[in-house]
Amino acid sequence: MTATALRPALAGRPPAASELTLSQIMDQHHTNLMGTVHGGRILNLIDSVAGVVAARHSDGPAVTAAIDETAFLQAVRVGDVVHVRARITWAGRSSMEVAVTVTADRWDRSVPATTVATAHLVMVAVDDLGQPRPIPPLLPQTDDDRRQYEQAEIRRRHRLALRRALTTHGGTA
Ligand SMILES: CCCCCCCCCCCCCCCC(=O)SCCNC(=O)CCNC(=O)[C@H](O)C(C)(C)COP(=O)(O)OP(=O)(O)OC[C@H]1O[C@@H](n2cnc3c(N)ncnc32)[C@H](O)[C@@H]1OP(=O)(O)O
Repeated sequence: MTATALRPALAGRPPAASELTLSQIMDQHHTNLMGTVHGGRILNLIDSVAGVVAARHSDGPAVTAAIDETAFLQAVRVGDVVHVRARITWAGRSSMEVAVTVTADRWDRSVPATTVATAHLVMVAVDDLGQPRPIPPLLPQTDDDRRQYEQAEIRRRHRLALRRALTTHGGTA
């Protein structure tokens, strides 16, 4: 009998069990040369919150394998409060897709939040040696969960096909 066969199956979890929204006020330390908030700062928040959500789902550390489909939709300004919401949309053997939506409103006024960025990340749960480790399955609960799961499967097929194609053609620069 193999080690895998001996390992008990991990109990599935719904996306809602690990989802998280982190809010932060943007200040002058976050700006680029044009005076708006640096895209790298927003990406850093996206990556961190996705990492926390992946760790919650998988009960341990997870590393970023890919960040794709990132869109910066509107500039973020000093004094904006950004809300970074992350949710698992798909889980495989060791990898998870995390969808992140960033909205912003003002620190001193009650205005509706607008969406300023969106991203999808692939996070891989790793063991003490940095090797991929098994994770619980994702159990979509709502129609929206199921729709997101199906869309995530399409993105995964595309990612893996692109990776295979680029490897076949000698890899990327
Ligand atoms: C002020 C407030 C601030 C908040 C403050 C919070 C602080 C608290 C934050 C804590 C959260 C930090 C979160 C940051 C996390 C990093 O920044 S990590 C640093 C950057 N990332 C890295 O260094 C990763 C480097 N890469 C690697 O180590 C390896 O390539 C990996 C990712 C472990 C994969 O290893 P591998 O041997 O290639 O594994 P392989 O068996 O081929 O693939 C494993 C799985 O990954 C999938 N996969 C691998 N690569 C890809 C890819 N490119 N695309 C799609 N799928 C892939 C495979 O399909 C497979 O999926 P499953 O079928 O198992 O589900």
